[in-house]
Amino acid sequence: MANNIDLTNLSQSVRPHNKKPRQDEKTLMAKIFRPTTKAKNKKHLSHAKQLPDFTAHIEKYDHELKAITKANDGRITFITGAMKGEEVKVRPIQYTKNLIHADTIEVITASADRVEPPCEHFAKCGGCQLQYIAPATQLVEKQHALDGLIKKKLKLDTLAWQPSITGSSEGYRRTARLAVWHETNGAISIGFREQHAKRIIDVDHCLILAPSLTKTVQAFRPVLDKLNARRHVTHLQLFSLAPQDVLVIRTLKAMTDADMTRLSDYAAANNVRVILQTDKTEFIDLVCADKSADFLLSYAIDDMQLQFQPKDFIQINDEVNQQMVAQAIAWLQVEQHDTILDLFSGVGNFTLPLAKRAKEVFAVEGVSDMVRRIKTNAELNKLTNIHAYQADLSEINDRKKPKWLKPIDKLLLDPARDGAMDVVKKIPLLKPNQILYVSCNPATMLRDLEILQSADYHLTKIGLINMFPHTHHVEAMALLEHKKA
Ligand SMILES: C[S@@+](CC[C@H](N)C(=O)[O-])C[C@H]1O[C@@H](n2cnc3c(N)ncnc32)[C@H](O)[C@@H]1O
Repeated sequence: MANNIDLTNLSQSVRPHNKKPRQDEKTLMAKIFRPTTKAKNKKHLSHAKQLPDFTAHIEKYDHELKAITKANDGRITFITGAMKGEEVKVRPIQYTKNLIHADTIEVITASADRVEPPCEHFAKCGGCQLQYIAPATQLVEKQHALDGLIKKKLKLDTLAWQPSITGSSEGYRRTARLAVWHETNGAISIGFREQHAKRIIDVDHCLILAPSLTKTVQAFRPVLDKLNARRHVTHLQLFSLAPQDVLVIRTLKAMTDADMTRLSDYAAANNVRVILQTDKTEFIDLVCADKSADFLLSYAIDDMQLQFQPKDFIQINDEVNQQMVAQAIAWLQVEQHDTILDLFSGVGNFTLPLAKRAKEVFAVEGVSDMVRRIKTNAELNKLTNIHAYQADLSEINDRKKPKWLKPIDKLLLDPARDGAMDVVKKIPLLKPNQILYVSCNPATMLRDLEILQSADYHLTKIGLINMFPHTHHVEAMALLEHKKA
């Protein structure tokens, strides 16, 4: 998610304590998790202190529901906090020669659709910035904006929009990483980054966090206060899982024996599994003293259990993920004779459900630990038709052809924000009849769909996946079929 509840960090390059990364893999992981284009662009944006505030009338949104208007000098301006039809006073925050990013500082004429933000931290927290728009309207407007973009880019008159996948708009995060901020007076704030600032604001109750995780953190606050190593705790990573919540404590210094006792007491009293992360590569599980243990956690999908480690990528919104996987299988109409390629497969979120119904599934993932996890997950769930490979999908070398780069029946791809340009250029080698593209960034999806369209694939279904209500984040699923299929 491109805000302060920083999901990308869940996939940091952290390994079990007993494994050193190979040099080539280190390079790959750095590449996979390099800063997004958004972060890079920031370099070119000047701080706009010298630009005066101005009044704007909002006519439309971009696909992330940032309001769009033109400044007096003609520059396109993207505004947070404003709604279509409103008259607002805005303050430029950053600008380039052609565009301005601004915040709403006053709503002069409010839209009839504006609602009271449900979270008490809304005004300060950089987390969910669309709370002033009702959840159903957020979804309608995101679809409307994306519809316009796709039609323009692919030169299409109509799109086959399917019902959006959606779930609860509150308490939907089963995992989050909270920062721990130490004030000079010794006070501790646990929460998320403030808007446009480095400071962490204390969030006692987070609207979008699974309710059990809020309780887990609330019960941990007095314990943290008493730890000898309290000043060295920098982050808390939370997972709401069966049979119990998991709290990963990132600490820069080892805990004393007294601290370990306090943590064990907290874990027992609150039914929380506590894992200490003492440096980037070392975890200590309070439940299991065996240092060589694999720190495995698990979640259920399609009546199977999928194991993962705290550092691995998993989908944040369980309710939406269940529906997303089911829809992928339905749209691809998976049959027993199908050979399917699942690219950017993570720990096997789509791979295993596909393998349950298909002849063979080839899964490709960049992080070798996660590839290992797919193999174990296949074994645990008694699936013998999965072949998992490690590869950097941003640089496919088809001269030294990888085993998985061969004709298949169906292709599923679920890339990170950078999209899958190199993969879609290799489509002539894969020749799938159907392609299911799951996207977390409409900009790169559009670029990739255009390449696929020129390779004779046409868009037959499109739908939004409401993975992160109240945020600017947009996810979508697109089905493409080959014209000859
Ligand atoms: C959006 S996640 C999807 C994971 C999985 N499909 C799921 O549903 O949980 C994208 C995955 O792509 C992997 N990835 C990112 N960049 C990659 C690259 N250049 N090559 C291979 N895998 C990459 C990440 O490690 C991550 O597991």
